[in-house]
Amino acid sequence: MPIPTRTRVKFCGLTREEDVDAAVAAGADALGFVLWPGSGRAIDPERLAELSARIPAFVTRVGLFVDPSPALVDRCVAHLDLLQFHGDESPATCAAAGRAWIKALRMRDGLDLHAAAETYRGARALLLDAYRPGVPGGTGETFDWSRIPASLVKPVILAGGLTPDNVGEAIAAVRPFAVDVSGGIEAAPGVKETARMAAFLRAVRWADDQRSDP
Ligand SMILES: O=C(O)c1ccccc1NCC(=O)[C@H](O)[C@H](O)COP(=O)(O)O
Repeated sequence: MPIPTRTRVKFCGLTREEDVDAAVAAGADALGFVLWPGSGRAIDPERLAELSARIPAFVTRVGLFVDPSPALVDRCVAHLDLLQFHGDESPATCAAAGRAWIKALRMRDGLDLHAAAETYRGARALLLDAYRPGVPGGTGETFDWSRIPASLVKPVILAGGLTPDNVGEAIAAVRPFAVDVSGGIEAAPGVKETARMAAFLRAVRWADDQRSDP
């Protein structure tokens, strides 16, 4: 797919009204809500409805799931534009709700991204994240970005340990479609910092300005 000239930005793990408002005002393209109860950033479907209602058109509302029950997805889907799956979901499970979806892949040894892109060909993008055994996401850890092939057929959302300080280097190295950050813009799990969100977006825009893609 064509390389974008503007890297899209998703802020993930929002739990508070003020952070949603600040993220929208700062210019985030997408906001993520963790619907896996095991997370320190988890919210329930009722809270999702409240936060989602504040988000204007053209900002994508993303729900994060880890091997969810169909009932949980059913309760959330009306408040979401995009579903993000972090567990062992099959492509059929990801597609079952009838919403656009993306698949998160943790970069464990031996993962074949070309094969995964084929398996999850119904995904709108692949989100690539660090691998830590037993933790489905939001680790705050980076991985070796050189493992991402340039020729992958799916758009890449780069995640894992991104911060205002390293996201420019990450964009230069990977040239992803989008970047995704949670811990790198937080004061504590689920509590975002407006200044760090703004700094992250500035760093992305600066990196985009340095690009010399044909
Ligand atoms: O954030 C969580 O607690 C979480 C739990 C279960 C699945 C996914 C989760 N988060 C995903 C993300 O926030 C991001 O997509 C990604 O993992 C980046 O997180 P971070 O390294 O903290 O920037």
